[in-house]
Amino acid sequence: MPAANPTVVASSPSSLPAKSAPNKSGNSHRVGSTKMSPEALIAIIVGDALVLVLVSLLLYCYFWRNFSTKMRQGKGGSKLLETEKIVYSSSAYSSAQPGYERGRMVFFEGVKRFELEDLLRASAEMLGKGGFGTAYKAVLDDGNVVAVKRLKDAQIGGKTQFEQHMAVLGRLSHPNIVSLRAYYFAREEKLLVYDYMPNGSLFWVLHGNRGPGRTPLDWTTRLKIAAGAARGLAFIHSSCSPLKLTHGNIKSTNILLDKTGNARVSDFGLSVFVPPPPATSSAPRSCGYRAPETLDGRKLTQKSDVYAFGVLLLELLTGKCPSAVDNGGSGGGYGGLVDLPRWVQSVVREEWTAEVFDLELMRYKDIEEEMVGLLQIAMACTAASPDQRPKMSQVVKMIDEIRGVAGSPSHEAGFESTSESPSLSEDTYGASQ
Ligand SMILES: Nc1ncnc2c1ncn2[C@@H]1O[C@H](COP(=O)(O)OP(=O)(O)OP(=O)(O)O)[C@@H](O)[C@H]1O
Repeated sequence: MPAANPTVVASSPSSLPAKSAPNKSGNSHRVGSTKMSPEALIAIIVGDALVLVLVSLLLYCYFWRNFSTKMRQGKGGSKLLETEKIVYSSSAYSSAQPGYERGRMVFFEGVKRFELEDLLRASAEMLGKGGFGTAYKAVLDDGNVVAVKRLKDAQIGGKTQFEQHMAVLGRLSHPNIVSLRAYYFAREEKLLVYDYMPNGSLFWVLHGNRGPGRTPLDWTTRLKIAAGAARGLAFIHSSCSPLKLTHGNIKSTNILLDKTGNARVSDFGLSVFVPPPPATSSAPRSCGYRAPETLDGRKLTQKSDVYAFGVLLLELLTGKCPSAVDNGGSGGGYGGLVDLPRWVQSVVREEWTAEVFDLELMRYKDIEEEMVGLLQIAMACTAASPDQRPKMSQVVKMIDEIRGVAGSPSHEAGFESTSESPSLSEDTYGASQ
């Protein structure tokens, strides 16, 4: 029997002859006269089987690694982002290392206390990055869920100034605001701890997943959100009298929905640390809410908050995102982005008011009067001159009047909590309905 040809053993099945023909002595041979012994054939089969097993193993390992990473990131289950936890923890820890000033946790009234280390040990999932820093959802070992905002290189004065400002913000408590529950201050790290809002932001419920199959935000819910947000902002404006506290960053990502779908104003009082950037085309999505008198970098006031709130009402009415409206080349925007109030004014001037409203609202009956009423409030809030704008306390009353004639439950879809997570404190007061 001829010895196996090594080149044949090393070859793949595709290099085998399509057909073998018996030679004179009855042995098989390859077309082109290369001989193939049974041993060689067995060696090829075993070799190829080994390669197949190896490739399968590699593929298995690759897909398992991907799957388990997704599980950790919460995409395939409820586990939290481990990588974020490491980034978040290690950086926060660094501030507590020798050579750094050891910071301290400060808690406000009625809050279950925990140590910084508890917070650092918590599983963290990034919620998003904003102008002031990065927000995380953190689940503490005892099951409490909090939102942690890690302030980025904020222009925070000294420790005393920061602590005084936090003391003002931490005192504020109302069913329509997201309360600051605690903070951590160290030279290299500033963390703010808030109640976690499980139902996301108005931005998400209004603009997320637009398109066929999406459940639209019904009219009664929009009106309820407008009323709740107005109450929250009016409370912020009146809470520190005679000091005129401003929010400074009213926009739909800062109107959060609690577990009952109640609107809560978040992120108030932080603009003192990070002044708004100039209104250029590259400005962030908050630019569409900025009052004209603040565009040159002038100071934010309660009246500029009212303007931003008016834009928010227009957003609820039109379903359009103020910083991403297609202006059809008509100009009148911030560096190419349309100015929603001016677009609405021009449409109303042409007596095409019905064109303003979100098409998704057309399915609800008998709401025209209420929509026009809210539109009038929005236009008053976005008046060019700050003096012409109403106060937030007046806005609350006007929205309540509209809601007095509203109230057909058939408009309301209801709002279910998406999380049963316990929060740091239990609000005992009744929220705005
Ligand atoms: N307490 C909270 N509970 C639940 N989600 C939150 C909470 N705070 C913030 N978020 C969400 O985290 C994301 C990032 O928020 P963040 O406030 O850092 O940025 P932003 O609102 O986009 O911009 P800005 O910093 O200008 O306010 C947003 O989607 C926001 O809705």
